Amino acid sequence: MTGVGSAIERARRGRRALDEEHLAALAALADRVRELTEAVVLTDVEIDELAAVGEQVEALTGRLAAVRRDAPPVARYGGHGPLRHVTNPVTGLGNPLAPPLTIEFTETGARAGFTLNHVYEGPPTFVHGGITAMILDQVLGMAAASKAVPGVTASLELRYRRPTPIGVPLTVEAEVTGSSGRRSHAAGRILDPEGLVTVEAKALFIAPQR
Ligand SMILES: CCCCCCCC(=O)SCCNC(=O)CCNC(=O)[C@H](O)C(C)(C)COP(=O)(O)OP(=O)(O)OC[C@H]1O[C@@H](n2cnc3c(N)ncnc32)[C@H](O)[C@@H]1OP(=O)(O)O
Repeated sequence: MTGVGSAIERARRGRRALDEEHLAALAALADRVRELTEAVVLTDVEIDELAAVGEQVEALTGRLAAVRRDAPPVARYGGHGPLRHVTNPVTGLGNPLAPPLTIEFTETGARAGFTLNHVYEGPPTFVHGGITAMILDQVLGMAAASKAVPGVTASLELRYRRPTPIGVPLTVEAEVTGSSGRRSHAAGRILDPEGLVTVEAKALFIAPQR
């Protein structure tokens, strides 16, 4: 077994699965860290206070790092269903970087509602283009995996039609547009609260060879 597919499969099999109670505790911690990250981005406290809080955060990091895994865990959401990558940077309840998005599957693909705060700001008051790309990659990939062939992103084409605002409810939707052999094609978009498209995407996903 030498291919990319085998490497991914081996890595997933080696991950420890969390039970529901453990996942809930990790998700609650990740929520607190999201709040901390937003507070860092927006804080206006004095320099001495920044340094003092930095020392406390360093101590907290030391407590968490005291017992460390080699790699992030997996879990079954709600205690059932497939093993999920709970630290995925878009959907992972256990990853403070993830907004996190809760994606629901539709007849033709996938969809999610979400709001991004100043942590994800690129141009002032708008979302960073790399963040919207990451979200579209994930949602198109999940649409492809649910309706066609699960794969890794081989190409992702984006068209930024208008700035994506921060602090307001956004929608991302995706649908599978075709599949053949190891390849799945998907298209999708991010919509602002008025239903206007801010970013459009097309992607090709290829199931890695064993
Ligand atoms: C539920 C999960 C949701 C996940 C969403 C998030 C997904 C991700 O972020 S994945 C991470 C980012 N992507 C990657 O790291 C992928 C890195 N690339 C790779 O691993 C490989 O290039 C991979 C697997 C895509 C293709 O490799 P390999 O299987 O060797 O492909 P190869 O045999 O050369 O090509 C297969 C076919 O696809 C075609 N193809 C390959 N790449 C492309 C491309 N970029 N554009 C168009 N066609 C392509 C080839 O021409 C070939 O066509 P044909 O069968 O007609 O000859």
